[in-house]
Amino acid sequence: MPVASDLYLYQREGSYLPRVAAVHDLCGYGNCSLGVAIPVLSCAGIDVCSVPTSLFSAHTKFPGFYMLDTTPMLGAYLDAWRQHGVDLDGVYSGFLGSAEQVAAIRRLYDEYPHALRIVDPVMGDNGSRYPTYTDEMCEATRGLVEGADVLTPNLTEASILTGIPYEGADVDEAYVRRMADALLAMGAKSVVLKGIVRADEGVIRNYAATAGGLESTSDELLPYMLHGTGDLFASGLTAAIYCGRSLLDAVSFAGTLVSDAMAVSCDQPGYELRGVSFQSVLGDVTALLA
Ligand SMILES: Nc1ncnc2c1ncn2[C@@H]1O[C@H](COP(=O)(O)OP(=O)(O)O)[C@@H](O)[C@H]1O
Ligand SMILES: Cc1ncc(COP(=O)(O)O)c(C=O)c1O
Repeated sequence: MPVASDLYLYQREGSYLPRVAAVHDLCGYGNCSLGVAIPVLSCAGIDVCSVPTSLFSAHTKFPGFYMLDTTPMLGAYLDAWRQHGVDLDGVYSGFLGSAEQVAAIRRLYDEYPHALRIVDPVMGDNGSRYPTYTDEMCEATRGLVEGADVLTPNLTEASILTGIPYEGADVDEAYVRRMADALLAMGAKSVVLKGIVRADEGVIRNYAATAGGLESTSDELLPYMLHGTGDLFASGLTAAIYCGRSLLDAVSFAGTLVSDAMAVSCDQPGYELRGVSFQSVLGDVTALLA
């Protein structure tokens, strides 16, 4: 029986630069979302086609952030893409501005049926939802599970999607397997469950699950949590997949990328809010092409 590590999702050919729609917010201050996805994917030789879901003055952990929801312009934006004859090899979605934006993602799936669907179902962390995420948005996000080629929830998001109660980050493999099986049963083709902490071992694990099996990779657990790590992880994973890595290799690459970037973050003033220092690891992403 095949295991998760056998899954190669993308075959890269020659000097071709794959085009991937990045459907995320743009955040002015605090490293996350498009501010991370654009440089990371570009370093992997991906032609990033941005679909901004909202504009933020700073990410939502800052008190008193300003947000502009871009939902009203998305229809005309994608109409113009159609007129330009834009083609896509992938749709990589993350933080959304409204429940209706799920329809824009579905439209991309309909117009580009051959595109890989990478869904980061950004909704919350540490057992709580992000402040802009309503019940309606979580319900709409649930609709993106079916047909996702790769779904990358943290345990909070997996709990919201499945209805299985959140039990913290230090959970055993039976719990991870239950979450992963529930998401596969909902129609995801592969699931990457992030951020499982094993405090007694001093590591943080990421699990890759497919119908064929469940496998994990681990990195040293650093003694702080930062903002934007989920975005850097999913962007690093996407970069590695489009450089022809297997699912498990891509998970391993993304986990190490984040922990290496986090190690640099703690030297920056105000690092607790500024987010993960992805700038320090862009060379590792470029090296995927070697
Ligand atoms: N304290 C940490 N030490 C080492 N790696 C970490 C740490 N926090 C996050 N990571 C890495 O970043 C990944 C994504 O972070 P996580 O916080 O789970 O995402 P999210 O922002 O979506 O909640 C983790 O799965 C892990 O690989
Ligand atoms: C505006 C914004 N974008 C993206 C994110 C996702 O961040 P992370 O990578 O930590 O999941 C957040 C999380 O709070 C956010 O506030």
